[in-house]
Order: sequence, then structure tokens, then C-alpha cells
Amino acid sequence: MSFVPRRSVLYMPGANERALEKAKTLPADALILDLEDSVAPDAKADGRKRVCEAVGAGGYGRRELTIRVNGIDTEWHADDLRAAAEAGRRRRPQGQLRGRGARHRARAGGAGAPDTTKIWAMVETPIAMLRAHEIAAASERLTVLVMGTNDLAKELHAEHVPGRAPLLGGLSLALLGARAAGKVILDGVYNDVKDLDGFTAECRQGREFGFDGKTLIHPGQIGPCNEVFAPSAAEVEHARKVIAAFEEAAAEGRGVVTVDGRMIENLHVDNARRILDVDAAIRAAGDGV
Ligand SMILES: CC(C)(COP(=O)(O)OP(=O)(O)OC[C@H]1O[C@@H](n2cnc3c(N)ncnc32)[C@H](O)[C@@H]1OP(=O)(O)O)[C@@H](O)C(=O)NCCC(=O)NCCSC(=O)C[C@H](O)C(=O)O
Ligand SMILES: [Mg+2]
Repeated sequence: MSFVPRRSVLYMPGANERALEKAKTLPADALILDLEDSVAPDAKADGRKRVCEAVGAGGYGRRELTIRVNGIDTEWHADDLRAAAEAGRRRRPQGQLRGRGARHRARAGGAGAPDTTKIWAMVETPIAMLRAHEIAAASERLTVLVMGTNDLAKELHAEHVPGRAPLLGGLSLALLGARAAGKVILDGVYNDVKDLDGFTAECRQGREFGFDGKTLIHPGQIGPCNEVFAPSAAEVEHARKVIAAFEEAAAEGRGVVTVDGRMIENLHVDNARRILDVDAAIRAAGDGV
């Protein structure tokens, strides 16, 4: 099965030993081991060592691992890439999430990165929104775009408000770019770790937009996020109904049918099949990660 669930993608500070250990028990689909914003300049070298040792040592089960390296315009970038590539050779992390460099340039790959290492690119500036397709299509190794909504809000001089009206244009552009290139795209983080109602509403908004999942900053956000980004039982049942009704109609030579009063054509059947694929992949992955 080719679909990989990426409903919940948890950042953790690379210098935080406790978080790196705790992540082994959390039901997140993927983990981003951060060497960028959450690691203070004085702790960069230590964070890099910890993250690469953790990746090499393993114990993360099926969770997809990605290392977020410092931007190309920083003194840490080259060492981060080299260390991440070495950790990849030892255990093969699934990706390297590139920092500021990737969000400004439609360039993928990097010194020291083995050819098979997948790359996730942060998109978090106005120019990255405007060039999202160029970034997403830059390399086959680039598989995932990740929204950086904190940086985007900062660069836009926008405020964080419920409903995210100031960011909707950027979110849409990034989604268009990712989908036009056939790539996965993850929504940005929700900063108020105590406000689970607001968080869940933002997950729903992200899913309605078409995001594949959401990036998270706290373990308490994983459960609600997994639920919102998985097809519900009702959606799965409806998808089965759509496929069955369309197949019956097709056998009678018809290309269009109604289900619960709504028109169903080929494209709706494609979407129904996608929902069943997502559901099957999530079930196969299981919660006991
Ligand atoms: C936000 C936090 C600083 C809150 O920390 P804290 O107040 O210590 O949380 P708790 O006391 O509620 O923690 C409870 C237990 O959970 C563990 N924990 C907390 N966060 C994580 C985590 N991210 N991963 C793994 N484990 C975590 C604690 O260790 C506690 O465990 P225990 O000891 O067993 O009780 C903190 O949550 C945090 O640091 N979050 C991640 C911050 C981060 O990585 N930021 C960078 C990425 S966000 C970003 O920059 C996106 C983008 O670039 C943009 O522009 O938008
Ligand atoms: Mg950022």
C-alpha cells in the first residue's frame, strides 16, 4: 500500500532528551526532530548530536522520522546536513526537513545527503507561497511541504486570529503548489497547547482545505488531530455506498447515479476509493505504534 498516514506530525526540540525519549511512546504518525527554532544557538551542537544519536539508536517503531536542519544561511546548516546524512546512513531517517534555505529556494538535495534521503521543505515566507509549485516540483526526493504559519504570520505582519483569515491566501497557494506537483502537504502548528477546542477547530479547517495532516508541538494535540484527519465511520460507509451504487449503474451502462440525492460521477468514485485507501492505511498502521 503506497499511502503513508501523516495525520499527526510532532515537532520536538532536538536538545530535549526527555521529549526524544517520550516520543517513542506517543501515537504520532511522524516526528520532526528539530534543530532549528526550538534549539538555542548555544545548544545547537549538543542538539545535533542528541538527535543523530537518537535516530541511529532507533526505537521509534513505525513513526516516520525527519530531522529539521538549520537554514542554508546559518553557520549550522552544513554540519546539520552532514550529521543528518550520517544518521541516515546508520538508520535511514525518512527525510530531512530543510530550514530557511528550502523555503526561499526551489532547490532540493544538499551536500552530504545520500541520494535516497527524502526531503521535506518548510514553506513559510511570502515568496515560498508564491513559488510553492516550483519548490514542490524541484525534486522527486522532495515528498512533503510543511506550512510554517508562525513565520508566515510574522512576515505578513499578520495577527493570529481564530479562523486564520490573514493566512488563508497563503495556505491556498501552498496547497495549490503541492497538489499541482502531486506532493503531500502538512498544515502549520497551533501555539496554544492548552486550547484543545481551538486546536480541533483548526484541524477541521485544515482537513476541509485538503491538508494531509497537521504539524504539532505538544503530545496532547496528537489524539484530536489523528481523529480529525482520519476518515470517520460515516465517511467510510458513504464511500462504500458510492462505489457500490456507481458500479451497479456502470453495469447497466450509466455513467451517473445519485446517492442520498446527490449526483455521483467517476471523480466521486475516485475520491471514495482514496478515502478507503486512507482508512485502510491508518488501520494497518494501528495505534500501537
Ligand atoms: C510547548 C512546550 C514548550 C510546552 O512544554 P511543557 O510546558 O514542558 O509541556 P508539558 O509540561 O505539558 O509536557 C508534558 C509532557 O509531554 C512532554 N512533551 C512536551 N512537548 C513535547 C514534544 N513536543 N514532544 C515530546 N514530548 C513532549 C514533556 O516532556 C512532558 O513529559 P513528562 O516529563 O513525561 O511529563 C513543549 O511542548 C515544546 O517544546 N514543544 C515543541 C516546540 C517546538 O519543537 N517548536 C519548534 C517547531 S514549531 C515551529 O517553529 C513551526 C514553524 O517553523 C513555524 O514557523 O510555524
Ligand atoms: Mg518557522
